[in-house]
Amino acid sequence: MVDPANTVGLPVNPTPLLKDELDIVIPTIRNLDFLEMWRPFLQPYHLIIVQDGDPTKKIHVPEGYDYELYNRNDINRVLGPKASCISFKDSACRCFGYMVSKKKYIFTIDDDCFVAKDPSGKAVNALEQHIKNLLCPSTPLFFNTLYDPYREGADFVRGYPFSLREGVTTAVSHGLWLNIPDYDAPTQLVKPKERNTRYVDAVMTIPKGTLFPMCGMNLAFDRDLIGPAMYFGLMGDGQPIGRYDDMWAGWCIKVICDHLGLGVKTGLPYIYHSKASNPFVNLKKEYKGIFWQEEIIPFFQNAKLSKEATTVQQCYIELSKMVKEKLSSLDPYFDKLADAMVTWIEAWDELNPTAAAAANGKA
Ligand SMILES: O=c1ccn([C@@H]2O[C@H](COP(=O)(O)OP(=O)(O)O[C@H]3O[C@@H](CO)[C@H](O)[C@H]3O)[C@@H](O)[C@H]2O)c(=O)[nH]1
Ligand SMILES: [Mn+2]
Repeated sequence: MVDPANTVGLPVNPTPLLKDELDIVIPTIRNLDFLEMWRPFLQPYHLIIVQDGDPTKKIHVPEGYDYELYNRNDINRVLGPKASCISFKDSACRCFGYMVSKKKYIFTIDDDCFVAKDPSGKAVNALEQHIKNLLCPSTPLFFNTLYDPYREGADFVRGYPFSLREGVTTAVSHGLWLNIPDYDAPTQLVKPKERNTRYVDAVMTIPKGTLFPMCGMNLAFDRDLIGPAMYFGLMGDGQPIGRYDDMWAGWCIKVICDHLGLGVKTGLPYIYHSKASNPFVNLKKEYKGIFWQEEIIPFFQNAKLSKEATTVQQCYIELSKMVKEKLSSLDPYFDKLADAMVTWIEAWDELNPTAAAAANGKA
């Protein structure tokens, strides 16, 4: 036992930021040895591992990590018939981890994402940067040309309205990737050797009214503010589409964040994405999305939520009705997806009754 009187001046390990307020969600079909490299940054945090595919497969988790693991049998047990809204054989299954978490913040990362190095060669603590992004305001209403004004050594530039400098609360922090960029299959096929070596030292708020292609492999968000909208849709097994899980969620959350006055940031932190998935397999999964999105994007660009929609759940249910009404003509899949969006909210509220009651009370 160390005598407190004798610890003056000794470096005391600071408690990791948000240690007890953040869960790390990892979708996986493989052993999680990648966590060895992340140990200095992630070990203090609780993991929620969503095991996809064969539930009888044993997933190895490195010693020393505190985690809970859910396979498909667990998902079916926890959700019963509502498990139909959780995808199988697609990284979209990760959203089950968001639902069962009891923490305020979520960081989700793929198991082929490793610690990146910044241009000085320093290891990037991606989680620390996401937390910084989430804990400081966003500026969706007016673009700051010097990027993140709240960052050390930066500020609002001349001409930036003082009435807007308080910014808005940040709901989402979207990180990027060195090495294998998150390209769609056609781009992967055309540029199989392309690697991202460009480390851009910037964090930007995505302006209000602008959609963006949200990638789920290095993503953090405030679960209390936007969690119910982070549904990764119906993808993978039995579905006509895959690899649009995060894109669907990104379009939904951005419309809702804009409506509720919340911010979405992109840029730092980088992770090192080590493995390119097979472009031919990816093309089979995503080809319908490539032409559907030409209709889906205008749908989200024109989606208008009512002023009565003041909670994420209400916004999301309104959005599901619009999907059913305006996208089902594109393909019957969207009729099924709209129903799954409702099931997701019902399941979310069942597993998070206190938050649901508070949201309904607010409504
Ligand atoms: O059926 C599956 C396949 C994979 N996973 C887990 O999901 C992530 C991502 O898998 P992977 O790295 O193999 O695939 P990518 O193409 O790089 O994924 C990125 O593209 C998007 C596809 O939706 C997505 O935003 C990114 O994740 C790994 O952790 C796999 O273990 C799975 O759970 N089920
Ligand atoms: Mn990957």
